[in-house]
This record gives sequence, structure tokens and C-alpha cells, in this order.
Amino acid sequence: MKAVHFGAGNIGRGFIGLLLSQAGYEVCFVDVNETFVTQLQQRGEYPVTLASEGQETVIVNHVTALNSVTHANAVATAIAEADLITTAVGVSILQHIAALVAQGISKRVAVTSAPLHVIACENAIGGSAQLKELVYAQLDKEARSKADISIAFPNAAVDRIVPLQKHEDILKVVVEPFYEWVVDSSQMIPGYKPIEGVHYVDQLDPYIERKLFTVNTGHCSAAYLGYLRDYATIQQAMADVQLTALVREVLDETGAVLVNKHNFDPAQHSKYIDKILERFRNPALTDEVTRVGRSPLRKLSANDRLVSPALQAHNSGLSYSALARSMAAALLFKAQDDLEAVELQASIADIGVSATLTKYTGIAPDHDVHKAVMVEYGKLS
Ligand SMILES: NC(=O)C1=CN([C@@H]2O[C@H](COP(=O)(O)OP(=O)(O)OC[C@H]3O[C@@H](n4cnc5c(N)ncnc54)[C@H](O)[C@@H]3O)[C@@H](O)[C@H]2O)C=CC1
Ligand SMILES: O=P(O)(O)OC[C@H]1O[C@](O)(CO)[C@@H](O)[C@@H]1O
Repeated sequence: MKAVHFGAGNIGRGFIGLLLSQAGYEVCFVDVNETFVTQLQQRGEYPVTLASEGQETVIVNHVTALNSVTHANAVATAIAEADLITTAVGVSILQHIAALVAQGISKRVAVTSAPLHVIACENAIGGSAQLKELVYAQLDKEARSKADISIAFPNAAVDRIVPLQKHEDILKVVVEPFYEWVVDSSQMIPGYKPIEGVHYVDQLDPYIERKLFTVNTGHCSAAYLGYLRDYATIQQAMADVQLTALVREVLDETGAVLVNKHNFDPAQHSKYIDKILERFRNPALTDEVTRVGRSPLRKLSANDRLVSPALQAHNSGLSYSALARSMAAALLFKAQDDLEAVELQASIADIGVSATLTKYTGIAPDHDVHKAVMVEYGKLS
């Protein structure tokens, strides 16, 4: 079985590539990073080490790579011949790979109607659906109707903490032991062969919302609040009892939304939160607050981990003040190497906090959530 995976970065190598290789796939990574591409081509394998007491290392083999710019035709051919396409490039990069995916799909449907699944493994609700829309916009009518029959884009939720990697071996990845890859089986082509290690569910919404509004809401809250307290890493931030209590407050708010909406058992959900907080603390990881807080504009967007649960809480008459505090802290994130943080701060300097908040979250100035964020912003700054 052959898989083409876009993004040979942390999640690509440390999670999706590892799982696919273990499940018996030959994995062809596609990336713009020429060093990754050359190294993967030359070595055909790389090590993944678990951030646990035992520090076990697994060698991921049967892998190769192509450059999405200089090997574009070969990528299209690989897509035409693959059994599976996956991505972990960042949701905002999907628009840049869509043309190449479309080129591969056009080539494929011209010669075969063999089924193909395209799964975006990004931190976003409806990631594969977003990719499908971008790809379909580049297919002609005939390719589109053929793709309708043989190609599916099931949405997915992916969870594994993989920090920035700083090793002598550029391909090595250290990952937390925990992982969860959930795929919407209702969007798959009937008769599909399950990938070992993937959890298939017929309703993804509860899983993706639970993951995004707990792991990601909690993690970015720790990052933004930690940044304001001058902590360099999430582990340092989570050693601050007061800060951890603030993160817990946020997760109690998103927890109330999730329990209310998806009928989760409150006691079980509380245990899920405890486990997530424990994962953030993992002493075998060093995870910089600037990585976890990266791309604040994406994290402040309407469908993402802060605004969506806050608006849902507001609509259900639940508390959202801790979420408002995290949003305010996000507005104060000034990491200089982060292009979105730079844009955010430039906007605040240019049009002010209130207009910036509306511009990036879509929340009108007279909305209760907007007012709550402004109050918290005043307190934090
Ligand atoms: N790192 C983590 O702990 C987790 C990350 N995610 C999600 O996984 C996705 C990837 O995140 P990371 O692996 O951390 O990022 P990363 O930055 O380590 O990897 C992204 C890779 O995509 C490549 N890329 C960029 N533009 C490209 C293009 N046009 N064509 C092909 N490759 C391209 C980059 O060169 C890089 O190797 C994101 O959506 C993130 O939200 C999800 C769960 C956990
Ligand atoms: O690009 P994003 O959304 O910050 O993704 C990374 C996040 O996803 C997670 O891996 C959780 O699965 C966290 O490590 C991190 O907060």
C-alpha cells in the first residue's frame, strides 16, 4: 500500500508517517524543505523517540520523499498511484498544496476509478472538507464527477504533542507517547480497509470538538498566559500553580459547553481534562510557549479553539469569562518571529484593540463576549 503524505514536519514524521509505516504503508513525504526531502530520500528511514521514562526509539522505514515545488510532476504521479493521501502542513497551507493534489487527482481519475481517501490531519474543524473545496475548485467538470465517485475527503481529529525538534539528526522526532487519530467513517468510501491505529467513528463532531476545545484551548491558554508571565516553556508555565488553576478554569468552561452539547458524562470529562493537563506537564518534553501559541490569528478565528467555545457558552447561557481572559492574553502575544503575532500587534497599534478583536474574531463590539474580552485585556495589560 502506498501513501503520499504532505508535510514532513513534526506531526508528519512523528505521528502520521510513523503510524502509516507501522500499518504497512510505503510513505512518500512531500515537503518544501529540501533538507528533509534529500535526507528522507537518501536514508529511507528515520527515528522516532517516545518522551517517556524508557525513551524507546522506533525506526520508521519504507519512506521516501519528494519536493512539492521541484518534483511536482512526480508528486502528481505518486498521487495517481497511491492508496491514501494525508496532510499535516498547517490548515492555512492547504490552499498552497491544493493545485498539486488536484493535478494528481486529475491524472488518477483519467486512468482509474480505484478508491482514494484524502485526509487532512490538521488542527481544524472540517480540515479535509476545506481541502476538498480548494482541490475541487481546480478540477474540471469531468474530473470532478469522476472524483465524486472514487475519491473521499473524510474529516479527522489528530492529537499528539510534538514540540519543536532540535537534534543533531535532523530527521529525528521526539513525541509524547499518547496519540489519537479519529476519522469520520461516514465520509469514507464503503468497503475501505481500516488503517491500524486509527479510530473510525460515524460522528466526528463530538471528538473533534472535545479535542480542539480541551487539548488545544488548554494548551494555547497555558502558552498565552505563560508568555505574559515570562515563562519560556509550557512545562515551566504548568509548574505555576496559579497559572494551572487559570487553565483549569478555561477547561471547565469548555467542558460545560461540551457536556451540554454532546451529553458527555461530566465525571468522565473531568478525568479527560486531568489527563490533558498531565500531558502538558510531561517532564520529558520541552515545549516552547511560542510554539504552542503560534499563529494567534488562526487561534482567534471564529471556528477555532477560543472564539467558538466562548460563543457557544454565551449562546447556552454558560460562563465564558476564563475563555475571554485567554482571548485577551492571545491579543497580548508579541512573539517577534511569529508573522501572525506581528500582524496582530501592528493591527492593534493601527486600529486599536477593540477593532482588531472584531477584525480577526468577527465578534461585534456590542457583543457580550467582545465586552468581556476587553475587560480582561484591561486587567492583563
Ligand atoms: N505539533 C503538534 O503537536 C501538532 C500539530 N498538529 C497540526 O499538524 C499540522 C502540522 O503541524 P506541525 O507538524 O507541528 O508543523 P511543522 O511546521 O513541523 O510541519 C509542517 C511541514 O509542512 C511543510 N510545508 C509547508 N508548506 C508546504 C507545502 N506547500 N508543501 C509541502 N509541505 C509544506 C513544512 O516545510 C513542514 O515540514 C498543523 O495543522 C498542526 O496544527 C496537530 C496535532 C499536534
Ligand atoms: O498548530 P497548532 O494548532 O498550534 O498545533 C499544535 C497543537 O496541537 C497539539 O499537538 C495538540 O494535539 C498541541 O501540541 C499544540 O498545542
